[in-house]
Amino acid sequence: MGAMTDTASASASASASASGKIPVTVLTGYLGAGKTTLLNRILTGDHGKRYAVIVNEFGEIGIDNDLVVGADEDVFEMNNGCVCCTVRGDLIRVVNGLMKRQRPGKPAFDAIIVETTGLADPGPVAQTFFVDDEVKAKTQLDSVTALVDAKHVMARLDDSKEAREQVAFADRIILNKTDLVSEGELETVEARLRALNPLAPITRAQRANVPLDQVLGVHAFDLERISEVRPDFVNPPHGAEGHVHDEHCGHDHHHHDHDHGHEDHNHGPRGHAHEDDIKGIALSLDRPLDGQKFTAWLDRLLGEQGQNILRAKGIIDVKGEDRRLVFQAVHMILEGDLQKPWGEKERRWSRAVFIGRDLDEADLRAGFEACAA
Ligand SMILES: Nc1nc2c(ncn2[C@@H]2O[C@H](COP(=O)(O)OP(=O)(O)OP(=O)(O)O)[C@@H](O)[C@H]2O)c(=O)[nH]1
Repeated sequence: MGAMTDTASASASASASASGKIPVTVLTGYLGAGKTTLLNRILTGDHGKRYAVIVNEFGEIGIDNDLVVGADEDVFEMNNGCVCCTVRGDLIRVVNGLMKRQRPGKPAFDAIIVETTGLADPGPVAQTFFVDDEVKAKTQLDSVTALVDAKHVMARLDDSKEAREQVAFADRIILNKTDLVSEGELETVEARLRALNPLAPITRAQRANVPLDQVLGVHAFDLERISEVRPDFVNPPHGAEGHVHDEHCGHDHHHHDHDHGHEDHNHGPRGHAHEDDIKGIALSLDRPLDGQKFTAWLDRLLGEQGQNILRAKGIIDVKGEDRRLVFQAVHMILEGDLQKPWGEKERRWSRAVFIGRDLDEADLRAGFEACAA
């Protein structure tokens, strides 16, 4: 699942509680909803707090990690993550490792933020903070906050169980990307969100510009309420540590077997799929790409297949350009810009991930590679 970086950060209200336990905020939300945008906002805030951040990876090629501000140092990766099963064990290890770090006289961090993968049910991640004794003794789940993409969420609530679970499970909902829809649409979305989760306050946002004290240090995680939604929350039926098989997990494993076939339950770079028709395709190339060819290819691809492409992102080595080209897409909405220069000793390579339905991997790979300069 993730990468950890101990970047300094965040809001004044969010520090170790009176109990001495470190507060943990879990960020959830469907692919492309704005989780990383919020995380970067937190990490660049002016508050003098020190945050440990645990983020997802899409797969072995590690894009997300590079998109988090300040993630250059002290990065600790776990890429094998299917949140519904293996990750809980990994998360316990990471959190325990974090808790062993010290600043003089106090823990190394004021709080921990976990960004879950966009295809995840946040339940098992939240569970981690209640089932492992060591973790339970030292941390306190502060809130599960769901980011929602105002433009795309209605379709996702129709077709994705994970999207519904993320909303239903949240203590707070950030209705993001309000710039992309009308007031009327916003009201329709809010009514739908409230029907799924009547208790969580909904905050509208653009570029995740919520006041940080609405996200951090809010003491919002309500175990009693969550236990009503999911009675097995603190007492998983198959109890084995780090590997909870609840009714959801069993269901998902079935799909994984379908998707991965012979991968021996190893969720590799391609197959991190929780819904049987969704798959992630990771592409990479160690030669520079022609910037114009690449942009034209991406535009055409999103134009033709944007309906099926839930999410795409990548870091591209463009020939003749010292800076890396970073692109992001959610369906047909594409953003790209040239970001920091490649380091002198850094491996220069192009990486991209496409997550969607009915994607033709061979075709994508051929199109990508044809952009080589
Ligand atoms: N128009 C618009 N775009 C936004 C807003 N917030 C984020 N974005 C863009 O939406 C895309 C996805 O944002 P991220 O923050 O990477 O989303 P994410 O939830 O971390 O995505 P995954 O990690 O892939 O699940 C990026 O291109 C953002 O720049 C917003 O309020 N309005």
